[in-house]
Amino acid sequence: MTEEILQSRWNRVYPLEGPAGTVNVRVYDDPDGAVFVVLRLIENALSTAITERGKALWIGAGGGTPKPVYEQLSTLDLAWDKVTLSQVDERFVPLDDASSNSKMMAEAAATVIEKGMTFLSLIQDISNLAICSEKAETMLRNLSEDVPSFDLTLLGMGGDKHYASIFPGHPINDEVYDSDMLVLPVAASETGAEPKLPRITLTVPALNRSRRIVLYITGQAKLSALAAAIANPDPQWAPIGAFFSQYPGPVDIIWAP
Ligand SMILES: O=C1O[C@H](COP(=O)(O)O)[C@@H](O)[C@H](O)[C@H]1O
Repeated sequence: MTEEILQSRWNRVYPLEGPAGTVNVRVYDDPDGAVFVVLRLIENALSTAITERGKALWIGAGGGTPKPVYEQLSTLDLAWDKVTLSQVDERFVPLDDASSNSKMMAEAAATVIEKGMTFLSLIQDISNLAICSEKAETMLRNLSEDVPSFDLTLLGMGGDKHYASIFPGHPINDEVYDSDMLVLPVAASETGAEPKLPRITLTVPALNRSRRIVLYITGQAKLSALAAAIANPDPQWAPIGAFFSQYPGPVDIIWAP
């Protein structure tokens, strides 16, 4: 089924080689074709979860790239009242701040939220970063009797090879791969580099609890950055490469110019 979806628009496979093996990137003609395929993958993962478990839980990236995906969720025929969407990461800013991923996601997905989808921001407290992270941890753990698993994670990547809020050269890399937590606070960089704002991020063990991951990126610069990251998956230099070299599940990487 997934292979049929991936073939549903003209595409070719662009293999990226690294020490952990080959990672295939699905190349689409334009962002419209790529978004179409990302939406089909979301539909497939969420409808399978609803059929098998009666509900679907997914988490999504912020930033600009996935916005058209969230905006077009309303084209999918899903039991939205059985779907919960939360976040891969967030800037520690109020929910109405222009840089808030929650604001972008809630506004872009407003139609399916009206149809019953629950959207859970990681911003559960704006007084203190550590308290916010702890409350987000509790919120996610309360979604399940056991530790929650995510039916789908829609991941993004920055041109600097960061994913979620796991940035190159940041001290978070020392703890985020081997943490008992689902969520960790991320301090703003002290050097003027990204992240300029404090953030919260899901940890690698949390992201590894994704049944399926879709990475959607656009632009030649990000494709080159991803190729370099897969070839040299040093966590401090190329966080996304380090993540993929240890993630045990299926990943669909979708790229358009
Ligand atoms: O800061 C962030 O950036 C990445 C990439 O964003 P984009 O605008 O280049 O698509 C995103 O995946 C992450 O969730 C966000 O917090």
